Amino acid sequence: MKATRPAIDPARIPLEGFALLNGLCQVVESLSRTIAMGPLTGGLGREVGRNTDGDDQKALDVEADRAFLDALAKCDIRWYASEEQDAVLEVTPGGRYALAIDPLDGSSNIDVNVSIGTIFSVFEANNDPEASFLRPARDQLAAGYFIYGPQTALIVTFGSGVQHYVLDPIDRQFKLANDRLLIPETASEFAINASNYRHWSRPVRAYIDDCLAGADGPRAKNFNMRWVASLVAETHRILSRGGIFLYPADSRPGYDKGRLRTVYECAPIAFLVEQAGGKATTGTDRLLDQTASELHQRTPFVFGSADKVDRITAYHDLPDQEASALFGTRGLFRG
Ligand SMILES: O=P(O)(O)OC[C@H]1O[C@](O)(COP(=O)(O)O)[C@@H](O)[C@@H]1O
Ligand SMILES: [Mg+2]
Ligand SMILES: [Mg+2]
Repeated sequence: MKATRPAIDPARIPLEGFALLNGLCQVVESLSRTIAMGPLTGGLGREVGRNTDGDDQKALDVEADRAFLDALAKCDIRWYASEEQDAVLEVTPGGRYALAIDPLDGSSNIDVNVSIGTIFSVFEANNDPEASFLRPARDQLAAGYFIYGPQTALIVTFGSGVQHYVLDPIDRQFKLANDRLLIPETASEFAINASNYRHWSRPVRAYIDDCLAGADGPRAKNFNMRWVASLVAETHRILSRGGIFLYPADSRPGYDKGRLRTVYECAPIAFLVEQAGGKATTGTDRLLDQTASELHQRTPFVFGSADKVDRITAYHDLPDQEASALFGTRGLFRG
């Protein structure tokens, strides 16, 4: 398949990041065609194994990982850390960058023709493979995601705002759609996997209870709920029209730090969200101040419009008893 050179405007991106981003875009241009073929490819969503974290690996998870790894050899990347690899791989000795990647996010949606994505994060490489990634998330040089949906798009930050590019389906070039994406401050949508309600902590339950109580509750307004089960799709919606996303820790075995991974899922999304004027936390602490202690570490994750994220932190600050009290007693949170 012909790989075109995506037209990212270099004037808007520090040149040092250019080759790497173009490498990613070229893989995505081809991958998006494969994804668009769906069942015609013979089963992108079939299970082919398990990754180091115990998650099922789908054929497309493995194919995407292989495609990025192969293509990035020319992109000045020294270290490659992927959800689909047990350990950090060396790509180009002496390369300048360390790339962390979730090659295919939202794997459960491959077979149902719902948006999926690729998430990436770039650090300066140092001599130690793991230490290149196990550092404060605020040290990222760049981060972004590609979304494969009705449009294939790239959302990226180099630390001075967030840019939105769309892959033109006619000439297969990425074109700038918005050079300064900002999260709307007011919104009435929350996103959480509500089937886990009984496993959540009291502050999380209290927050969602108050949303569900709508106009009759302490928030005195009605909310809507969304859950796509693709982090990229939830992020794209929140960057477009605001709201809040939560994947908290819960009491299920293996979920004491939630489900999402710090290095290649939450850190890059947190960088984008802050650069778009929103906030991202663990529920209590700023995500970009976190340092993962191992490559596949998980973290509770909350992000979205700034005031909503602050509100969640405030619920966590409440004494336990108060957080579990009936919403009607918490006049503090009115409005
Ligand atoms: O099925 P759950 O527990 O709601 O989890 C959904 C979450 O899992 C993920 O699919 C995890 O990512 P992967 O598909 O890359 O493993 C997120 O995109 C999504 O937010
Ligand atoms: Mg993922
Ligand atoms: Mg994945």
